[in-house]
Amino acid sequence: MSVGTETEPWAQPILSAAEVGEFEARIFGGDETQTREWSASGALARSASSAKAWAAMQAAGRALADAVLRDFEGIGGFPKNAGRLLVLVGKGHNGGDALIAAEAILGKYPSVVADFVFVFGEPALRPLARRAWLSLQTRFPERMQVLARRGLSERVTTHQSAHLAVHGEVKRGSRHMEPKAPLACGGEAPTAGSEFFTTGAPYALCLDGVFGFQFRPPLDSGTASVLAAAGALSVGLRAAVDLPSGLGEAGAFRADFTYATGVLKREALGLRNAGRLRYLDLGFFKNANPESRSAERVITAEVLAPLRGWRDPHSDKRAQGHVFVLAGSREYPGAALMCVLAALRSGAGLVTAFVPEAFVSSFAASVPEAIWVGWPETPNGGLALEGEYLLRERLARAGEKRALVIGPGIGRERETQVLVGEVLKTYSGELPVLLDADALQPEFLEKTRGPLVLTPHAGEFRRLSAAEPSDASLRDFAQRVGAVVVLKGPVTRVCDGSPRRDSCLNRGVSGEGSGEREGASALPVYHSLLGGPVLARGGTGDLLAGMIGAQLAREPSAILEASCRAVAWHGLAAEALERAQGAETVRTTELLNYLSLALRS
Ligand SMILES: NC(=O)C1=CN([C@@H]2O[C@H](COP(=O)(O)OP(=O)(O)OC[C@H]3O[C@@H](n4cnc5c(N)ncnc54)[C@H](OP(=O)(O)O)[C@@H]3O)[C@@H](O)[C@H]2O)[C@@H](O)CC1
Ligand SMILES: Nc1ncnc2c1ncn2[C@@H]1O[C@H](COP(=O)(O)OP(=O)(O)O)[C@@H](O)[C@H]1O
Repeated sequence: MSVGTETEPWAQPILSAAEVGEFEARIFGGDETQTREWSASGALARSASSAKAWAAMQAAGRALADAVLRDFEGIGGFPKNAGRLLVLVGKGHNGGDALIAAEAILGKYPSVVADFVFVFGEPALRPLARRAWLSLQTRFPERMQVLARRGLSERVTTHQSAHLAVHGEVKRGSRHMEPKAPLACGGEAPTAGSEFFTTGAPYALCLDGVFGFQFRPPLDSGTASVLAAAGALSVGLRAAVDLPSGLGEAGAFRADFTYATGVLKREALGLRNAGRLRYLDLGFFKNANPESRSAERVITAEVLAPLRGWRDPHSDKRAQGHVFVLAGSREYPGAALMCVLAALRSGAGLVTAFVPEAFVSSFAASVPEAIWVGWPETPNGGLALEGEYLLRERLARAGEKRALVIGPGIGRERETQVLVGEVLKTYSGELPVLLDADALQPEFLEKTRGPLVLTPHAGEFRRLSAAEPSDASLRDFAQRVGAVVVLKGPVTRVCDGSPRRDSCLNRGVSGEGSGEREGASALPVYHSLLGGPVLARGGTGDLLAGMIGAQLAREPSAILEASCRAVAWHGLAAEALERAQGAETVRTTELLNYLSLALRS
């Protein structure tokens, strides 16, 4: 199988564990051979494939350490003066990644110490993991301790560079364990994982490197007991390397974050015990041949590239996109304001906002950059039918680069809903239209003709599609309505079912893309892992609607990419906000202050 992203450098394939195995064998030249290349003297034969795999493991481990340390900023930073790491190590590359990450953290912070648990015993380490372990032992012997199951015989090696040191009550140093019985690996399983751990100071970080994508169910009870015991300890951040060990099996590792190394594995999506997913792009797909494509893709920060350069020196404000917003009601005035603010802060040249007339003067006073147009109100303070002429007048004067956002805060009043239907009947097809919030009603879907973006959260998706959110139902629905659908959630998924989409971007795994319209099953679903629970507060969807509106206005002919760009930018800004201020004490609109940082990092 060949995977690639030549025409979409901003999206990488999501593969199953089995597909990753195949892919890895191709790019690293068959890793299993390395096992045989490990000579009795412990020297690793320097084949080209092992050098590549070692380089990839180094890259993965370091990227993992960087990502973990960055995530710590959300809770005030890594405790670099007194941090303790707990590293759970299997026998394969997953353990190797964890060991290299531990080495990077120990190398950065001289006061940090680390405890290691070799779930299958240290002798079971495969060549590259062993190489990573030797490197650690050589560099930081006095800050490491191997935790042995109580009752196992243990022998401290006289590793030439190992000096034993005493940290408080704990003896640290390079030890070599000789388990009497196999640890959690067939044969006699350890009776309880808790035998490894004594209660002590909390761990800042636990790195789970027991199993990665080569995990084969079931999870044996010995390993499960070690994972459970580690799970019962006090730990600041639980990080699964690549995949949580044991995947979704009973007793599997429960992560706060899972860091996918190089390839996002399909198995991680939807696993509750994976916590927040992070994709560490190690450049594996850079030169891959795009003869076929995965139907699931992960959006990367590359999607922001067009916003990172210089603006066209000859452009005027209309060339930067004109966003029209129909939003707000007496019940939800703030939603309109947030949507408009977001459109203004995400590059739009002009924003014209139609809001209930009662709010125009106060909104104009607080956000003078927008063109505020007072819309006649219903007796309840909603947008009245009679205001439609205002939209006609203003749209007639606008340039080509424009988009219309309808929905934030409009409420469900009948007259306003009729108005939305009329607006769609008249203007859909003339410019890209985004429907959000209470404008997401099944009855409107038949009234649209032209480029359309829908931004439902899970509940709105159910209302619109009468289906539970999933990749399959998203594809079906997007194709049925002929729209770009942005299904919002902890992982936001985007699917383009519009008939005008570029067919060469939509080949399925089979690589049979032909330029004709294909079945929904072949439509790619783009996943954004960016953001996080700091976004779980009122108004973040209104901001996203404004941001997508601005991107649509600037690129009315590339509505999929415009939507993915805004989703990623919104998520990256949220992450920057969380790193700077944490997730609890922020206001929704503060996210806008981090849009710039998100572009520059
Ligand atoms: N190419 C990439 O994308 C890159 C990948 N990288 C990293 O490598 C990781 C994959 O490493 P890996 O191939 O060494 O396998 P891993 O998952 O560590 O398993 C180790 C061994 O465990 C065993 N085992 C399995 N199930 C079991 C069970 N139920 N109970 C007991 N034992 C079980 C089985 O051994 P066996 O039993 O067959 O001898 C298996 O071979 C990947 O997730 C990522 O972290 C990065 O370095 C960057 C580049
Ligand atoms: N736990 C979470 N992790 C990541 N993103 C989240 C999480 N919860 C909410 N979001 C994001 O926050 C936004 C919420 O949108 P929405 O529910 O429409 O909010 P509102 O209606 O209050 O504006 C979406 O972009 C969604 O993806």
